[in-house]
Formats: sequence, structure tokens, C-alpha cells
Amino acid sequence: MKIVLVSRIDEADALRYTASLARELEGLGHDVALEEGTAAHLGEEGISFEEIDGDLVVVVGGDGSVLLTVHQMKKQVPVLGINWGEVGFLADLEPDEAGAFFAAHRDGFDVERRMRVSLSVNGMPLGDALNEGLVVTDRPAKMLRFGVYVDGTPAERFRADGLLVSTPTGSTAYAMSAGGPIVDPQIEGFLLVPLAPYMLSSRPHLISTRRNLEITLETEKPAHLVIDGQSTFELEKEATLTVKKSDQPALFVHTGKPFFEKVNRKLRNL
Ligand SMILES: NC(=O)c1ccc[n+]([C@@H]2O[C@H](COP(=O)([O-])OP(=O)(O)OC[C@H]3O[C@@H](n4cnc5c(N)ncnc54)[C@H](O)[C@@H]3O)[C@@H](O)[C@H]2O)c1
Ligand SMILES: Nc1ncnc2c1ncn2[C@@H]1O[C@H](COP(=O)(O)OP(=O)(O)OP(=O)(O)O)[C@@H](O)[C@H]1O
Repeated sequence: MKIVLVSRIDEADALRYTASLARELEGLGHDVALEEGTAAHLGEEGISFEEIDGDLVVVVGGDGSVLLTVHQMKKQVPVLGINWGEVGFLADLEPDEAGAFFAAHRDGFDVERRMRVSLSVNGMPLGDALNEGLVVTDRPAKMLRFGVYVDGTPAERFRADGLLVSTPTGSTAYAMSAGGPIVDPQIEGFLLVPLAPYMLSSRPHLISTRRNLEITLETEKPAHLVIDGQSTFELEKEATLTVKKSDQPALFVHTGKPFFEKVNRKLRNL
């Protein structure tokens, strides 16, 4: 198989592990390339995130490394995370499980699709999110006024510090911390979770991806859109955010680890 390796570049032992994994995979007969940031730290040549193609991308890092890789790939390639992070919710394998996994999957593996959301502002596409798009105030302690429109019908208006438009995958991330529900990733929906809403009755909404969803910023105050914590865009005053299901879902290698067991194991003892 053609395998690309990505390592977090802020930890030397992750880079060393990645270099030894590259040699191990070549020994199994695979064609191995390194992402260019990873390669540079190993004194080698690599390929850009945008050029990544092939059968598998192995990410050695935590959730941010996985999110960065998925966000930067132009074409979605199946991702396998090897956890070298603080939580590594999206990184299914521990380093000591990798050898057995690759020995048992020399010719391939099953793949899970994970929906992403495509975010556009005033008609301009800004990118796809695997976790969430976050609209947040620029100025601490200042609120924004949001309007939520479902199929053109006003569904909610409220003032808040921000608003998360999360996927089921992101329901265990920021959306969880903001009081949203854990959503089974086999459900496809848009999870809206306000950040510190200034009203008694504002609730998270789980909206079908078959609906047209628009979010209006109804204040003159400056705001930003942050996608997966990886890219940030300044929003104009009174911007309209359009949310659609991406036609390029993220692809994850199926490692057989049950989602709800992972929630219990990784998130109950944070
Ligand atoms: N208060 C919060 O919980 C909070 C605040 C900011 C960002 N975040 C999340 O962090 C993500 C960016 O990750 P990062 O590592 O670059 O930032 P980071 O380093 O600030 O880490 C945020 C934490 O969220 C965890 N996380 C990320 N995605 C997750 C997921 N799908 N399920 C469970 N936990 C997850 C990470 O493991 C990490 O511990 C954002 O997409 C957002 O969802 C959470
Ligand atoms: N190849 C790379 N090039 C540039 N930056 C990278 C690369 N790999 C990882 N990063 C960045 O380095 C940081 C590594 O943090 P990461 O989230 O992977 O670990 P963590 O925060 O310790 O674990 P977790 O997110 O699971 O709690 C991320 O913010 C990611 O954006």
C-alpha cells in the first residue's frame, strides 16, 4: 500500500517513533512517504498536506494533528491516528498496538466515513469542518446576536459569546464542553450549541442535514469563524453563515474500537 506518515512536530519522541515506523512499514513492503513538515524535522524530503494521496495516512499525534491533517488534505485519504497526544480521541491506536495492526492489515482495512460540514459566509466557501465551525466574538465579554434559520424559517434568535456548528464527531469536543449532547457518529446532523447564551431557554439543536441551515450575525460587532481550531476567518458585520453537509466526508480506518466505550474511557477521566 501507499502510506503517508504525519507526525506532530513539537515532540522529538513522536518524530523518532515516526521515523522508525517508516522503516518498519517499508520492511512490510509498503511504499512510504512523509508529510513535508515531518520530513523536514527528520532531515528528509516530503510532500505537502495538499498533495497527500494514496491508500492510508498515519498521523502520530493527538486530536489537533488529526484535525490539521484532515483539514489540509485536498483529497480525503483514510486516516489512522496513533495517539501521541494528551487525549487523542480521534487517534484510535496506542503506539504499542500499531505493530500488530499493520501485521494484520497488510493488504487493506475497512473504512468509516465521518460527515463534515461545509461553511460559507455571504456565499464564499471557507472550508470544511470535521469537529465544528465556531463563530465567536472578537472582544471578550461582548456578546453577538445570532439568528438561526431552518429552511428559511426563523428557529431561534439569541445573544451569546458564540455559536458552535458541530458535527457528531465534534459532539465529544468543544460542543460537549459547551453543554451539548454526545451524538452517535452514525447519525448525520448539524449540532448547534450556543456559548454562554444570554437567555433562559436557549437549547442545543440537532438539525437534519437535509435542511437548509443559515445563521445570521445581527450585530455590528466584529467576530471570527474558527474551523476545527485550525483556521480562522474574520467575519464582516451582519454576515450570513450557510451550513451544508460536505460532499467530502473524512475517512477513518475502522479499528473495531466501539465509540461509546471510547467516550467512557477517554472522556470520563479528563
Ligand atoms: N473548552 C473546550 O472543550 C475546547 C476549547 C477549544 C477547542 N476545543 C476543541 O479543540 C479542537 C481542536 O483540537 P486541538 O487539539 O487542536 O486543540 P487543543 O490543543 O486546544 O485541544 C482541545 C482538546 O479537545 C480535544 N478534542 C479535539 N477534538 C476532539 C473530538 N472530536 N472529540 C473529543 N475530544 C476532542 C483534544 O484532545 C484536546 O484535548 C477544536 O475543534 C475544538 O473542538 C475544545
Ligand atoms: N505535521 C505538522 N505540521 C505542523 N503542525 C502540526 C503538525 N502536526 C501537528 N501539528 C500541530 O501541533 C499540535 C499538536 O497538538 P495535538 O493536538 O496533536 O496534541 P495534544 O494537544 O497534546 O493532544 P490532544 O489534542 O489529543 O489533547 C496541534 O495543534 C497541531 O495543529
